[in-house]
Amino acid sequence: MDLATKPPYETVDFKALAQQDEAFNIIWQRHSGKLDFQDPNTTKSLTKALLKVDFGLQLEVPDDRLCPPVPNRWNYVSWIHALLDATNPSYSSHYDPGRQVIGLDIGTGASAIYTMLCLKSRPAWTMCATDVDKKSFESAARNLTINNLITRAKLLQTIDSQPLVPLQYLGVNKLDFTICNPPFFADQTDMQQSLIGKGKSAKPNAVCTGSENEMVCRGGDLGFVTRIVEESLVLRESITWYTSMFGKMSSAKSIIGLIKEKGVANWAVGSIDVGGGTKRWIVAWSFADYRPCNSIARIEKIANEYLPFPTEYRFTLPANIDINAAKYTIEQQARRLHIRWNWDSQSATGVGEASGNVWSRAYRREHERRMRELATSEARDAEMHSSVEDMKVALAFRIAVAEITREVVIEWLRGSEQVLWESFCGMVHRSFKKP
Ligand SMILES: C[S@@+](CC[C@H](N)C(=O)[O-])C[C@H]1O[C@@H](n2cnc3c(N)ncnc32)[C@H](O)[C@@H]1O
Repeated sequence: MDLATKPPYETVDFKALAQQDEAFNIIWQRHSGKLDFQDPNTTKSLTKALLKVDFGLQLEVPDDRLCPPVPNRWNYVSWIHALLDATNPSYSSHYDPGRQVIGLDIGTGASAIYTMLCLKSRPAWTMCATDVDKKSFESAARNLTINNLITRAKLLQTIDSQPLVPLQYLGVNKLDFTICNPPFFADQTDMQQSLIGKGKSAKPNAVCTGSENEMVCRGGDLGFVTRIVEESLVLRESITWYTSMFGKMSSAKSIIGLIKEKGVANWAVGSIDVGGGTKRWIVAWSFADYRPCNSIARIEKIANEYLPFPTEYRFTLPANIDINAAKYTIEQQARRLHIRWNWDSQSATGVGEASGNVWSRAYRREHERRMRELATSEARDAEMHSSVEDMKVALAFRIAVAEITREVVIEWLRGSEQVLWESFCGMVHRSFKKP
């Protein structure tokens, strides 16, 4: 399977895995097909087998350091793939193998799991990785070395008083994303209570081999990510997507509340839940204006107030409107507007960029008047072309006409003004409403 587009895990087929990995097979046979996830040897063997069979990676971690479960780590990386693939200047929603991306793994741990999964799955990517713990840092470097990934990674051992996004120390100006699994707990008691399942309906599925300095920090996951938010308010667009995982939904909600309060309007919320295992939350936020699609940014397992504004608007065509007539109407309507517009008749999909509300009556009247003043059609084409060539994009959108469902689907691809986006959708929809 192509790792670049490998989907997230839904479950793990242990039996099939045992057939492909001898060391894991021994454990599988010993437990007669019933794995004991409270046994560190079992979880370690499972992690190593999955990394080897599914990703061609080797792993060595000291016994007193966190041995990460692969499915939830991969599902986070896969969500990052989707987030980046959906937000780019070409407005394509597909993986671009030539796109050079640079990420930062904050607190990479002894496994360097996120750095390894990112580098292995996306050959054009490079990664920076930090950690404060000497033992974990050295182990991370060893894992990258034995997997021949070290030349595409920049490792930095930091101290806690340094920034969590230490661009200056890394010697880079810009990053495409950060990825982070913060220490979840505020203190030892918080950690012990969580490990025995206090306050939850069931005990955690798997044993945790993490040492205290990996699992505990001031303020827990909320404290750690609050620091990243504060740094992001200064670094702003130097990083396109700031992201983090959370162990508690309440922490994810608090961070969303904080970024909203700070005026960040572009964010995304994901969740990770492999085969009914321990649930995790992911929050990403951006000061840039590329908008991810609803399927990435709006998981439906959290109250609406924590979700970003929808980036998709769809409506069904009235029964009396012929589907080809609808395509024609959309194409012609867009062509008359003062926008950059590209229509693919084969897929009945168009992508447009506008500098502002160029569909308002006043703007259109003025635009048409200017066009009339130009004597020839060549002069009009030249004027149209030059004025949209170097415009500042306030809204980018995609419109598709879906034949089978008879729907018009509009996606918000770029722009920071919600009102402009809503106004645009309203304008398109109105052209199909009865007079
Ligand atoms: C929960 S572990 C995650 C390890 C690994 N990323 C994973 O997902 O398995 C948190 C990591 O953050 C590191 N850490 C704690 N404080 C840090 C800081 N101020 N800067 C960078 N890393 C830090 C810890 O040493 C630990 O390795």
